Parts: sequence; structure tokens; C-alpha cells
Amino acid sequence: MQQHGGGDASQRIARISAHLNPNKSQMEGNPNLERSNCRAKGGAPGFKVAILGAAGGIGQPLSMLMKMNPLVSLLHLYDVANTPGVTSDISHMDTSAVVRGFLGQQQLENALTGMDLVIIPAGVPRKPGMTRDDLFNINAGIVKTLCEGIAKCCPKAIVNLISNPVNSTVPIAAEVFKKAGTYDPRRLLGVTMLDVVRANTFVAEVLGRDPRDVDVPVVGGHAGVTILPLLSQIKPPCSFTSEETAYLTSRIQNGGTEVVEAKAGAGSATLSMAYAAVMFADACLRGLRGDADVVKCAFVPSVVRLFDYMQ
Ligand SMILES: NC(=O)c1ccc[n+]([C@@H]2O[C@H](COP(=O)([O-])OP(=O)(O)OC[C@H]3O[C@@H](n4cnc5c(N)ncnc54)[C@H](O)[C@@H]3O)[C@@H](O)[C@H]2O)c1
Ligand SMILES: O=C(O)C[C@H](O)C(=O)O
Repeated sequence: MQQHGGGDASQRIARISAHLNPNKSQMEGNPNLERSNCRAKGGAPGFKVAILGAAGGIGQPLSMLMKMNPLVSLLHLYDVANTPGVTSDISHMDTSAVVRGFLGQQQLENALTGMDLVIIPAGVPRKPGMTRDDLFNINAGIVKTLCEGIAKCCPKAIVNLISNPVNSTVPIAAEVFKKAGTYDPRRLLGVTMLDVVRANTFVAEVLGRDPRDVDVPVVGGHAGVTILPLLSQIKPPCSFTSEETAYLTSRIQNGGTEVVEAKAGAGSATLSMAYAAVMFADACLRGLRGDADVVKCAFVPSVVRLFDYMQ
């Protein structure tokens, strides 16, 4: 159906494969090898990115969007279930990143070796009536295991940690890296970008503006009152009534619960989270590339002491 011009399809395939792959006999029957060698003969340079939990509610749209990112040359998709199907599906997208799938703990090290950026949405999401802290027991163990793999196989990688409770999983990851002697606070980032995305959306609604023209910094953590939207620091500057401030603060702090209740037991935010995670990951890759003035909010250790401000 897609044939144009003269010649039959088999000749056409033969000519293309001879061009891409002069040592074809060594590669036959090994799709990963074929793909990676074709890549070496003309693919765009870029960063190597792994997604851990790639087959989940966040992982799938996140993997799709990262496959569309021109800064990514190699995308490793790791999960304990369903990665072959997700990998096969996403690998058919005609964007430049090469996609490889890894299934189960025995393939974790291969998934991580050589990565520049590791994004972690692995773990269970909450159901109505739960707090993020209720996820701690299960997700802490998952994050610990994954971070042990990172410390061993790609200790210099930037880590974007999405798994909840972010306020606790980031300190757990830090302790794993400290124990392994690989901790670098500049490379471990708790992803709170969804709070910023929500804040931009809700503030724009109140102001009657396009959300793309609003930039709301959100600092602190990623749970309830620890989420601190800095409504006085919005760009471009604006002001609110006290009712608007109370409404916006509450809506931003409870955005996650709003989605959990609307999904009624089917999980938490996945699509908006994937969007936010890709914006954040793209900023990390631009930073790695050396771009100046890349500024995003994240959950990181702070050397600012509240005490200094109370003197
Ligand atoms: N930081 C944020 O703003 C934010 C936003 C939304 C959700 N989350 C959190 O992200 C996490 C994932 O949410 P989801 O909706 O994608 O959940 P999900 O259940 O749909 O997907 C989780 C995936 O993790 C995989 N997984 C489980 N154990 C694993 C392991 N040991 N190694 C690798 N993969 C493993 C599962 O197989 C599954 O595919 C939850 O903890 C959720 O609370 C965080
Ligand atoms: O609220 C949740 O449990 C998921 C996530 O942290 C969110 O903010 O949407």
C-alpha cells in the first residue's frame, strides 16, 4: 500500500536494509540489536532516559510523551508487568528516540545502565479516603529497591521521583544514595510540577487569562498544607481578594484529592501528571544540555532555615 514508483516490495526492503545494515546476517532475528545498530549509523544524538513503572497509569502516557521529546535518543521502559506490550506499541511511533523494554527485577540493571535521567512513577496510587502517607509502606520499599539499582548502575543520573508520598520517598532515596556513597542533592528531585501545573490552571481561570501566560511558583512539599503556592510571586504580577486567595490555596492544595474522588477508586491523577512530568523532565534535559536560565520548582533539600527569618 505504501509502495511508490517501480520495483517490487522485496527489492525495496532489500535495498533499504543493505543501506542501514551491511552486516545483516549477524543481526537477523534480534530486533533490539538491529534497531540499535541502525541507530548508530545515523541517529540523532541525545540523552538516555529510563522510566521505572512505565506500564502504569502515569507510566504509559509519560512514555509516549518522552518518545516525542527530540532531546531523547534512547528510552528504556521498565516495569514489573506489561512492559513488552507498552514497548512494542510505543516503538512504532515515528519519532527519533529508540525504545527498549525491560520486565521484572532481573532486568532492572540492564534498564538502568548508562542512563542520564531516570523518571520513577512506580508504586501504588491512592483511593478515596486515603492520604498519600497511606501509600508509604508499599511505595517506600519499591523506591528503595529502584534507587539501589540506580546507585549501582547509573550513579550520576538525574532522578525525577514521582512515587508518593513524595515528602517521604525523596528522603528515602537520599538515604539509599548516601549509604551507597553516591548521594548528590542536585541530582535527586521530587516531582511537584503537577502542583505548579494546577496552580497555573486555577489562577488563570480566576484571572480570565490563558494558563500559558501565568507562572505560579509552588514551594514546600507535595501533600496538603505542605503545598505552598506563592500567590504573591506570580508572573506577571496580579492581586486577589482574600476570598480568591483562600479558594486558590485550598484548590491547589487539594487538587490531588479532587482527582482521586472523581476517579472513585480507579486511581489518582495520571494524564495531567504525565504532562507535568514531561515538562519537568524536559527542563532537566535542557539543564543537562547546558541551557541557561532553566528554573522549575521541585522537592529538594533546602539549606534555608526558617529560624533565620524569625529573628
Ligand atoms: N508526584 C506527583 O505529583 C504524583 C501525581 C500522581 C501520582 N503520583 C504517584 O505516582 C505513583 C504511580 O501512580 P499510577 O497512577 O501510575 O499507578 P499505577 O498503579 O497505575 O502504576 C504503577 C506502576 O508501577 C509498577 N510497579 C509496581 N512495583 C514496581 C516495581 N517494584 N518496579 C517497577 N514498577 C513497579 C506497576 O506494575 C504499575 O505499572 C503513585 O504512588 C501515585 O501516588 C504522584
Ligand atoms: O493525590 C494523589 O494521590 C496523587 C498525586 O499526588 C496528585 O497530587 O495528584
